[in-house]
Amino acid sequence: MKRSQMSALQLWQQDLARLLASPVAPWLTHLTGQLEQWQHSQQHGEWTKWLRTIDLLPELTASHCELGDTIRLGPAAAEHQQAQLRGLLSQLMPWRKGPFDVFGVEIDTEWRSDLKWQRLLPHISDLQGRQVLDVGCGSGYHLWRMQEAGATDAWGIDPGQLFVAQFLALRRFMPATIAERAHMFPLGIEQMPTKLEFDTVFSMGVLYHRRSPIDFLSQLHQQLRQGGELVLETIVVEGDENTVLVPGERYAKMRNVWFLPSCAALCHWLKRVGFSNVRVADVATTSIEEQRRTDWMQGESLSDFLDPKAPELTIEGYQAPRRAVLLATK
Ligand SMILES: Nc1ncnc2c1ncn2[C@@H]1O[C@H](C[S@+](CC[C@H]([NH3+])C(=O)[O-])CC(=O)[O-])[C@@H](O)[C@H]1O
Repeated sequence: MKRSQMSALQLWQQDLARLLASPVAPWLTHLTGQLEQWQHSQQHGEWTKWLRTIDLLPELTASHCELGDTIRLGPAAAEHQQAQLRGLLSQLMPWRKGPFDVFGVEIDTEWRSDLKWQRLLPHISDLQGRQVLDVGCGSGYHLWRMQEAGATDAWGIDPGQLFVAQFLALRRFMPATIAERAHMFPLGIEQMPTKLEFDTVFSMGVLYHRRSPIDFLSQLHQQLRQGGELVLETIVVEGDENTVLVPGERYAKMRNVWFLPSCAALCHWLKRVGFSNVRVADVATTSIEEQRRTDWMQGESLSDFLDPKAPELTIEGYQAPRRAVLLATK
């Protein structure tokens, strides 16, 4: 059956079966109903169109698959197939998180998400054999990297339905042994149950989009087993335990930015919601090599968000984005 004709439960049937057999099976109690409800009331107007695009993709399965800095599916396809792939995948633009190389078609995404992964990988607990959750996983780029690092299953949630479509489009080409271990659902953190037992929870680039950051950190805490690890990445400002910037209407032209704490404040918040062993693993200013306009994301990007005369400031006069990676244990 074509994907565009499937119900949500059919579309995610294999993921749900895999979930049932996993240590995070209690999630199913909420998830099946939520997917049905999503289909009836929250589905994006273009969702069926995106699935039709996926249905039209050529029947290719990668015999060569690298889950490295570029997620590479190979070998390179014939030129006419590459043209077909390029045309169809470009209908799922903008591509923000990557990069990918799909049978010779390079998807140069807005973000070099590999750079973020390189910054955090040396610091996190070994993912070998772990059940991992990525909250706000975008296109799912990091889900593949988590699998590369040994995770048994990588589960992603993101309310951005175009990103879910991008994930499904690429997963379709993956060999079964890889495809069956990465999963993504169109959900926000606020829809997650209050007691799951993931071994590691990642949340990167989401905290500043939440209106209630303490509730958000508690929700992440609730997804972890005792002793499990949180990997949190977010924009930070300079300052002490009591410093937090709540920008005006926009920060770096984004309307949905709420709380930008200092590293010290964020550590304090994490301890207040019950985490221990809280530490800052990395702080880095986002560069225009890491976030930029490309053929696959033709809108404005970081260089348009910074003050052209003073690139250490955003266009609104705030400190330019600096991102920290924090680790904490439940
Ligand atoms: N309530 C929510 N629950 C879960 N996700 C959400 C929510 N609201 C928004 N998002 C999702 O959080 C992601 C943030 S982007 C980071 C992607 C990746 N993690 C990265 O680190 O490259 C960062 C950015 O573009 O600012 C988007 O995909 C949103 O749809």
